[in-house]
Amino acid sequence: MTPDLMESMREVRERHEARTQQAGASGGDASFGRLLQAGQPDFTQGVALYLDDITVSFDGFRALNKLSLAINVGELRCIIGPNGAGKTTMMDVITGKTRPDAGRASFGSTIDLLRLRENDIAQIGIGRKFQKPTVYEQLSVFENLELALKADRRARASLFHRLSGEQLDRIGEILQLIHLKGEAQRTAGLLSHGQKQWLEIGMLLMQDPKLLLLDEPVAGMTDEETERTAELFLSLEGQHSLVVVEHDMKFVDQLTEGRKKVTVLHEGSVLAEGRLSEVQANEKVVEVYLGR
Ligand SMILES: Nc1ncnc2c1ncn2[C@@H]1O[C@H](COP(=O)(O)OP(=O)(O)OP(=O)(O)O)[C@@H](O)[C@H]1O
Repeated sequence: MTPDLMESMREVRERHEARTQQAGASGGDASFGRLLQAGQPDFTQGVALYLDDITVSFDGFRALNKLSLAINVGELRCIIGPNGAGKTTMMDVITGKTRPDAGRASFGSTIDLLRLRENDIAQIGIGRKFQKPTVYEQLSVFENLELALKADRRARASLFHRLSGEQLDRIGEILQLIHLKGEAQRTAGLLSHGQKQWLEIGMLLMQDPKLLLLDEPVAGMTDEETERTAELFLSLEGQHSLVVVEHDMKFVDQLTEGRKKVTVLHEGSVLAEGRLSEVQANEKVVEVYLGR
């Protein structure tokens, strides 16, 4: 290591330690309630998303019941659970669609998600993919990606301008990633179901989200499409945090590669966490899935 590099690493470490001490001195939990810099999530503590004791009630029924969950930076986490377990409600809370009755939610260690509106949450780097693909059917694959790029606040200035070389390169990269390079000029409405799902994921990626929430992304896909989607998600892991809600256990198995943590939700709380093989062998999990 060169002396210059050692010096800059020392500076980064000192700044991080100073920040941590400051947080401690303010007397509260370092992770919550302080917007250090609006719109600037802090990921230096390694946490991308933190839910703490989140409760959501609908007419007295608890869809989420003191749900606590942490997702690390770059982590790919699969969330499974029987129908009605609260998976969609959890995504709704993270994206600001539903306000919880109680609990705390942070993006990185500093951004209090419960203070932000849905639009702001999308802009700070949380992308959500709903189960049904929602692409602009009349537009080409390329135009869909171009539109997604221009919907990004940071690119607003160029809304009425031609794409820069950098932006064209970015679209090219995403096309490659989502296996649609050969379909760039094709009308999106003519794509297969799986290809539409990839396009929508590509549109989210154009905005370079730090956290991606994916609701049953392979529902309705062929086996081959499912396998390619697993490859795509595995290639995104590390650069993005991914939360994948899924019922397809074969897909979950592909994504977790026998070692990653899976979370099982039931009645609005975490019932179990561990490797897929472990949770599948867990008696409580078997019981809720079989409805005994
Ligand atoms: N707006 C609402 N009003 C009343 N009850 C609701 C509402 N939204 C969700 N619920 C209830 O909350 C519970 C959790 O629902 P949620 O959709 O979050 O579960 P889920 O795990 O996503 O289920 P699935 O796997 O079937 O999509 C369910 O019992 C559901 O009926």
